Amino acid sequence: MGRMHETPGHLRRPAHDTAPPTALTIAGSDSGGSAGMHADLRAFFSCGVHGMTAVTAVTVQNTVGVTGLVEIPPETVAAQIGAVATDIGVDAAKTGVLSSATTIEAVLAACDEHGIGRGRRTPFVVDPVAASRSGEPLLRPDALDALRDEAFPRATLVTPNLDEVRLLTGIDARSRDDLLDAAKAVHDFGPDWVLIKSGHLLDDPKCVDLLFDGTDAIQLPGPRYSTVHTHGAGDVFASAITAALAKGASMPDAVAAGKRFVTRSVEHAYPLGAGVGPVSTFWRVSPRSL
Ligand SMILES: Nc1ncnc2c1ncn2[C@@H]1O[C@H](COP(=O)(O)OP(=O)(O)O)[C@@H](O)[C@H]1O
Ligand SMILES: Cc1ncc(COP(=O)(O)O)c(N)n1
Repeated sequence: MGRMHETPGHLRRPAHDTAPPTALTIAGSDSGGSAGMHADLRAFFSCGVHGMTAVTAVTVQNTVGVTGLVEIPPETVAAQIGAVATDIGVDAAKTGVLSSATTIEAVLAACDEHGIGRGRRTPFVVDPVAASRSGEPLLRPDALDALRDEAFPRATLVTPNLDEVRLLTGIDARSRDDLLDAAKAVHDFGPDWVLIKSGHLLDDPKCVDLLFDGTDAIQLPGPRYSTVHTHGAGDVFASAITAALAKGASMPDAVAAGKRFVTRSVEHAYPLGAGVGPVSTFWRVSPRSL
């Protein structure tokens, strides 16, 4: 096998003969290209890591809504994780749509087998995606319990938005002052770190997210842009954090880098279709550079 990688003496050496860090997203696809694994891969690319996928579900989706979801067999999801972990290696992993308890069990078993998770070699970011921006549920009712009881205790970081906080804890956060109570309640489910996202506090003039490790809380201030085009914001945030973790950043540094990335992504969000457009994952690339 080694011979495949040898460069014959008469050819130029490629510019890169060392690999970039690698990140894996275990998530659903979005046919509209705005959210899910499509957004994750673009954010990984923009943040300079090699992105890989274990597809959990295929959604029929555009900027207006989600009209279909087909689950990938759990053993195929687990096999995708195994295929990339045993050959390529995973420096950090994240989850998106995990639509059933059976899928969650298969994902967690594969992660356990390959050293992905809290206290293991590979950091594991669990984004408990429950619904799309347009409101359609993206998981079965049993998946929420499995996320909370099985996935959260194995997570290095969990990243709920305020709707997900309400579903998971019953806490209805209405202002910045409520975020610490929300973070404490989610931390009790067992992850190392909790990041509460504040995008849904529409009356707040800023977007101040909160990172909590069970003892200390760190505020992550950012501006609030006046845009409806925030499809994929949470996915891009979790992916940018995962990319920074893949490069070896500490959790506070990774989350700060992710916040800077998602803020610029929202700043450059664009209208698309008749509904909610995506945040931009390529604001670092000038449209005139091609
Ligand atoms: N209008 C906005 N302007 C700037 N940042 C935003 C805006 N809306 C959301 N964000 C940021 O995007 C990230 C994702 O937040 P949120 O919308 O709460 O999550 P989700 O996409 O999972 O619903 C957070 O850092 C949040 O502060
Ligand atoms: C496949 C998939 N994964 C995740 C989301 C959540 O993203 P958003 O909350 O921005 O709709 C989505 N809509 N589709």
